[in-house]
Order: sequence, then structure tokens, then C-alpha cells
Amino acid sequence: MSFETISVIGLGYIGLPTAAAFASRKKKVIGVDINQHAVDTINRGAIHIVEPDLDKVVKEAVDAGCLQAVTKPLAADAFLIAVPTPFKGDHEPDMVYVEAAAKSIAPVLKKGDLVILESTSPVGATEQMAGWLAAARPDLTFPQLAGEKADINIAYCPERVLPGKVMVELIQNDRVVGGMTPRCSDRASELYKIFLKGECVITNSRTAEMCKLTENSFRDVNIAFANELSLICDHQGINVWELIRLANRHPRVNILQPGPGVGGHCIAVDPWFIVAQNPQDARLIRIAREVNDGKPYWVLDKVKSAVADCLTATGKRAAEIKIACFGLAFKPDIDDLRESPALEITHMIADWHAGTTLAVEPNVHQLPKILAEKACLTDTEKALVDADVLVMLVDHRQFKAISPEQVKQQWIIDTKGVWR
Ligand SMILES: NC(=O)C1=CN([C@@H]2O[C@H](COP(=O)(O)OP(=O)(O)OC[C@H]3O[C@@H](n4cnc5c(N)ncnc54)[C@H](O)[C@@H]3O)[C@@H](O)[C@H]2O)C=CC1
Ligand SMILES: CC(=O)N[C@@H]1[C@@H](OP(=O)(O)OP(=O)(O)OC[C@H]2O[C@@H](n3ccc(=O)[nH]c3=O)[C@H](O)[C@@H]2O)O[C@H](C(=O)O)[C@@H](O)[C@@H]1O
Repeated sequence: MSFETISVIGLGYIGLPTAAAFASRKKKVIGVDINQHAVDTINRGAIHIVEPDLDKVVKEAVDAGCLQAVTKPLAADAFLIAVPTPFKGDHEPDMVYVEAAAKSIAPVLKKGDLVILESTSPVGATEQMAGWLAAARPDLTFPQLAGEKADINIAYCPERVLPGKVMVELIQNDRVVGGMTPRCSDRASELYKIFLKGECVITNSRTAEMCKLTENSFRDVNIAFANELSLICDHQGINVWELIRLANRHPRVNILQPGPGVGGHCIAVDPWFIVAQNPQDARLIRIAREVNDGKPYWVLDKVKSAVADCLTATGKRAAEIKIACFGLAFKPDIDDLRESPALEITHMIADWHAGTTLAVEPNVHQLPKILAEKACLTDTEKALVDADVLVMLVDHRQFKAISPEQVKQQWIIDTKGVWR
């Protein structure tokens, strides 16, 4: 049975590009979001998030009448759920958005529909979602009991696109397709092949859920290794950037780059889903999270030591010292400040420092609220002239372009090796 109408629940960084991709293939797409501003923006053919090339695809889709946004689900042949899955409490997965989204589509489900969960979720979440749907619609059969004969097919298909490259990777990446039954997998693959050029790799829903968590945990553990090296090298007077460059000359060594911590709401979040379900066994994954979450405090201590040295050497009072923090975004060359360690460090410095804290962030034009009263947004040139202490936090390309001659300060904490 073909998919004439496709509904995407959650029109954020993942849902909106996905909706646009189906609409660009002339499918009728109903985007659903509880955020009225997002819905209104999209229906004007505009976008409310930053992602290269997305604006063009959304405008064309809306102008062609292939994409409409609403706040409440309407009937469709397939439903893709891409709502947030943060953690709560002591790093427990928070499925409240997924539950609300599932219960919102239940009334409009009909025999033959396909439901796909895309949100990064703990193992077993798809079965849990199927339970919510079955409880809401006892008149329909679901794969957990009816198997291949179920009225409704359900699959888990995680998203692995890289922010900033979404419109390319959404089409090119291979897709893990985890059906609750083989028939569910087949139907989900058929849906994605409407736009997918990568391969659909079939598995079951639990393996697909774990695959997403595994991908991001692998990256987090490897970043933690690099961050731990940076602490060790600082203690032993070794240039960690040179060390990693040399070690990576080995044909089978690929050490990632140290940083001020790990940001974004995925790499810093998803490994905790594995730890929460496997507290005894997931020791390395947990310790890696602790290493990465501890890095901002190590950076703050370095800044405090540098300021103490600066006070002694210059005879200035603390209130006269200017600290310049370079970068607020969670990774280079983007404007996303979500869960950014650079923002966290700048905030901690501004809270602690008696003098002026300058923030340099080429991708934002005003400071986020938590910094607005505590720091001053300035540009690179002014910061290099005015500051006594420099803190390099994000290796934006603008900062890599700073020539060594422009950096006159004696007190530099460089967490990204830009001024290595
Ligand atoms: N942002 C990324 O690069 C990636 C995100 N993911 C995962 O995709 C999922 C979504 O992430 P993002 O798109 O970044 O989140 P987001 O926060 O950008 O977008 C989620 C959207 O869902 C809406 N929403 C929440 N509850 C809803 C409901 N009941 N009905 C309709 N809409 C609802 C929100 O208003 C928001 O617009 C998460 O599980 C995330 O871990 C996976 C890979 C990459
Ligand atoms: C395994 C993997 O690479 N996952 C990707 C990741 O995207 P995200 O933008 O969060 O990625 P990232 O480049 O790993 O950055 C995460 C954080 O880690 C830091 N980071 C990254 C690499 C490195 O060598 N050192 C380092 O400190 C970054 O500065 C950033 O603060 O998480 C995405 C997600 O799940 O949202 C996922 O779709 C992407 O494919």
C-alpha cells in the first residue's frame, strides 16, 4: 500500500527537514507541531531554525502545496515521530514528549497505517509506544500481539544526520530500520526510499534503538579519551595537540580532539540512556560522561590560576582585569548554544570574576539571557586589544584566522589548540 499522505510529528531540527524531504518528492505532507510559532512560520514558507539549504526546500514545498503545518494530527498513511527526548532527574530518559505525541496520533490512526519513532530513545521505547497506541485504540491490532497480521505497522528508525549538513546526510546516509516485525521493517523501508539514496539496513526495533545510542556513546568515549589526555599532558608539560598529531600518524590510531567539554543535546545526553538501563555494566560509558562533564570545571580552574598570576605580575586589582572568552556555540561554525560547554564556562567565569568578562561569538548578535547582565559581547579585534586573559573555547574558522602577531597576551587558556 503506497503512502499518499505522510505526517511528521515534531517540526524541529529533525522533523522539519524530514517533512521537507518527503514534500520535495511531491508527497502530501502534514507537519504537526505544538509550537504555534513554528507552524505559522512554516505555513508562510519560512523556517524557524538554522540549517543550510532547508529554507529553500521548505519554501518550494509549501508553495507547491505539498507541505502544510498544523498543531493537531490529521489522518495520514504514515506517521513519523521526531519530538525531543531529553533526560530528567539523575540522567533518566524523559519520554514525556514521545508519549504525548503517540497519544495525539492514536485517534486518527486507521487500518494499514505505519508509525515510525525517530526520536533517540532508550531500548524498549518502541514497544512502550506500541502499548500506548494499543491502549488508546482497542479496535485496531498492533504488532506486539498480532505480529505480521497487525492493522498498524510500527518501526524504530533513528536519525544520524550532522547539524549543518542535514539536507545532504538525510538523503545520503544509510538508514537503520528497526521494525517490530519484518513486515514493519519492509513498510518503513518503502517509506524512506521515497527520498533516500543511502541504504535501508534492516533490524529489529530494540537493536535499532541501541544502535543510535551506541553511535553517540562511541563518540563520547573517544572524546573523553582526548579530554583525559589533555589533562594528563597539561600536568606533564606536553603539548597535547602535538601528541595527538604524532599518535595519529599510526595507521590504526585516530584520536579525536580535546575541547572544553561536550555540548549539543545528543552526544552529552544519549549515553546516559545506556547507563540508566545498565548501571552495573556501562562503567566506561558512564566514566566518559563524567570526564567530559568535568572538563568545564578544569577549564575554570585554569582561568582562575591565570588571573591570579596576572594580578601578581601586573599589580592590577581584580576589578581591572579583563577576561575574553572566544566562542559560545557548542561546536565550531554553528550558532547553536544548546548544552554548550563554552557557554557554561563563560557563565561560570562571569559569575566568579570581579572584573569584565568579554564574550566573542561571531554567530550570535546578542548574548543569551543567562549572560546578558554578566558579560559584554564584543568582536575579535577589540577583545585581542582589551583583554588581559584569553580563553579559547570554540575553534570557529574566524578564530583560526587570527594571526599569532595579533595575540600579545601572556595569559592564554586554549582548550582547542587554535593558538597551539
Ligand atoms: N538535532 C539533531 O541534530 C538530531 C536530533 N536527533 C533526535 O531527534 C529528536 C528530535 O530532536 P530535534 O529535532 O533536535 O528537537 P527540536 O527540539 O528541534 O524539535 C522537536 C519539536 O517537537 C515539537 N514537539 C514536542 N512535543 C510535541 C508533540 N506532542 N506534538 C508535536 N510536536 C511536538 C517541539 O515543539 C519541537 O518543535 C530527539 O530525540 C533528538 O535526540 C537525532 C539526530 C540528530
Ligand atoms: C556519532 C556522531 O558523530 N553523532 C553526530 C552527533 O552530532 P553533534 O553535532 O552532536 O556532534 P559532534 O560533532 O560530535 O559534537 C558534539 C560535541 O563534541 C565535541 N567534540 C566533537 C569532536 C571532537 O573531536 N571533540 C569534541 O570535543 C563538539 O565540540 C561538541 O561539543 O550527534 C548527532 C545526534 O544524535 O544529534 C548525530 O546525528 C551525529 O551523527
